[in-house]
Amino acid sequence: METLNRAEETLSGETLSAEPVIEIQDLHKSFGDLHVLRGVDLKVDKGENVVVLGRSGTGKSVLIKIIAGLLRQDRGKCHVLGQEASSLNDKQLRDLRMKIGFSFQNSALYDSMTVRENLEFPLVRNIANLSRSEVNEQIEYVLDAVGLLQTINQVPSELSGGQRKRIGIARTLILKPEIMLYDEPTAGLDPITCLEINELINEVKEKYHTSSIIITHDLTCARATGDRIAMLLDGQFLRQGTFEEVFETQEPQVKSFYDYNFIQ
Ligand SMILES: Nc1ncnc2c1ncn2[C@@H]1O[C@H](COP(=O)(O)OP(=O)(O)OP(=O)(O)O)[C@@H](O)[C@H]1O
Repeated sequence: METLNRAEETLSGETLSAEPVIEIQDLHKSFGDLHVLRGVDLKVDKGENVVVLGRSGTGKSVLIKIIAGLLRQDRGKCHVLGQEASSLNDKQLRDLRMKIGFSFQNSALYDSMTVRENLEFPLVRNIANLSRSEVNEQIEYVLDAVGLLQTINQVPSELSGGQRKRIGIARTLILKPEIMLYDEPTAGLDPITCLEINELINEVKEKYHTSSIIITHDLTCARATGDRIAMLLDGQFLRQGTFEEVFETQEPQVKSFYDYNFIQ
């Protein structure tokens, strides 16, 4: 693997050690004979957006499910906010999951509930003793943050795909996660809406001070949102670095991924 990380330096030349929120080393995961992850190494620093690229079926979703504690690795280290998810008990795992926002590909909204109810549900389920005015205030704050306060009384079927995606992100943000995991945030959206979602991902990082992993095939999204890009190939990260660093190569698999996926 070729890693192209830079050390961060202050003006006086002193090197700052970045604080990792996710540290993965030699991670393996198989399903029967299918060896999906074959020694994955990845570090995400506080406040960093890391984009994970890779062809369909390479194990990107499996990786973020392990990070979110939804799947357990066979071997290797996966430290999230300093804790090894696979060794936590149920209560500890629930507490850790509260700090991780998972934005699913299909937005995961309840069709029969209004936007307000969709946002209220995780809030009252996870945080005890909130007053009605605190609930309203938090719903309105997060809807304003994703630019959709006007949809508060609508149901998901009345929203566009891009709006549903934003509400899905709001539903995750309402619990103020430290880490955001985005699974294909721009899949199925038109190019203009994709640009808006890219902007939102960057705004979320600024407003909520989150650290994120963004899984995508969309190279425009990768370039717009990724402080660092990690390219998953054959169960390992082949290259990591800025967008330009990762794609400045004649390596045939990386070149063909770029040629087939880059649109703008
Ligand atoms: N729970 C599971 N049981 C068995 N096989 C699984 C399970 N979850 C994932 N897989 C397999 O692991 C491989 C990687 O799946 P994964 O969903 O991580 O791919 P991906 O890189 O996210 O692909 P895509 O970009 O198409 O979403 C696939 O072959 C998939 O069928």
